[in-house]
Amino acid sequence: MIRGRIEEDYDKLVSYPRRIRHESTVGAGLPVIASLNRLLSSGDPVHRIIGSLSGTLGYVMSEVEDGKPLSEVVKAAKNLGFTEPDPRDDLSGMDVARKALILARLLGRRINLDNIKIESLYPDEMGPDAMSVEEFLASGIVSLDNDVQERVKKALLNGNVLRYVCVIEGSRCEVGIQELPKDSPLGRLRGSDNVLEIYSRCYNKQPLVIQGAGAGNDTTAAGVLADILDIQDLFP
Ligand SMILES: NC(=O)C1=CN([C@@H]2O[C@H](COP(=O)(O)OP(=O)(O)OC[C@H]3O[C@@H](n4cnc5c(N)ncnc54)[C@H](OP(=O)(O)O)[C@@H]3O)[C@@H](O)[C@H]2O)C=CC1
Ligand SMILES: N[C@@H](CC=O)C(=O)O
Repeated sequence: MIRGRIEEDYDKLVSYPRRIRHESTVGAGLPVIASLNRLLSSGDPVHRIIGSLSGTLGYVMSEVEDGKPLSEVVKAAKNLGFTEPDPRDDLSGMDVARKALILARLLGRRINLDNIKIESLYPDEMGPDAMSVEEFLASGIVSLDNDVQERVKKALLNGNVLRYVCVIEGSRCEVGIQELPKDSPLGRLRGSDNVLEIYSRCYNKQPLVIQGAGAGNDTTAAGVLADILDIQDLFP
């Protein structure tokens, strides 16, 4: 019953895409939601989205590829303002899953987080119920360094790299690590950039690609400010 009401309220909210703005909830300041809304409102059905939606995990995956330990790289990502206040929200895949959920719902999928397959980069024993953020960063995460390096080396031997991606297609919505060719848009990703490939009727063989900084205080704040200015223009 409550779920029914929530769904009704949600439908009402998103039926005013020009007035309801939440651009920075996916891809920080990148025009991800605006672009999707433009495609959808012009009647161009979107059938597949694949992308790297985490500035933190994009940065982490490209840095560990250069041989740096996961534990050091995650601390650096936190200092650079890319991670959530608890970086385990990023490493658990939960931050990406939330973004995937936002996009899937914009495409009309009536799903919840429970319907998303999520790969976590740390075990349950290192979760927020078991240790504080400080403990995790000081001692927990170090024990993951070797495993991650092994996975990176294995992928490199195949000429591939590891990227943490989200895939939304048909009833499928999942987030996790994939081994991808080094020489592909996702494989070439460096730093905190996000890359999103959107496939629709108009963008069928060649996807619409959106790429740029997907985390960081400046770009996120710019996304919020641009939403405010756009809305202000609606009420002259
Ligand atoms: N950083 C990024 O790149 C992006 C962030 N976001 C989202 O923006 C939000 C903020 O992220 P970010 O700025 O990085 O996080 P920070 O940890 O840097 O900032 C969070 C701020 O919120 C304050 N805060 C936390 N809880 C409360 C509360 N209950 N009442 C009032 N203030 C509170 C904190 O205050 P105090 O320091 O006193 O605890 C802190 O100033 C998050 O939801 C994040 O997902 C979205 C896109 C990109
Ligand atoms: N922690 C997030 C910040 C933006 O949503 C990320 O790393 O992308």
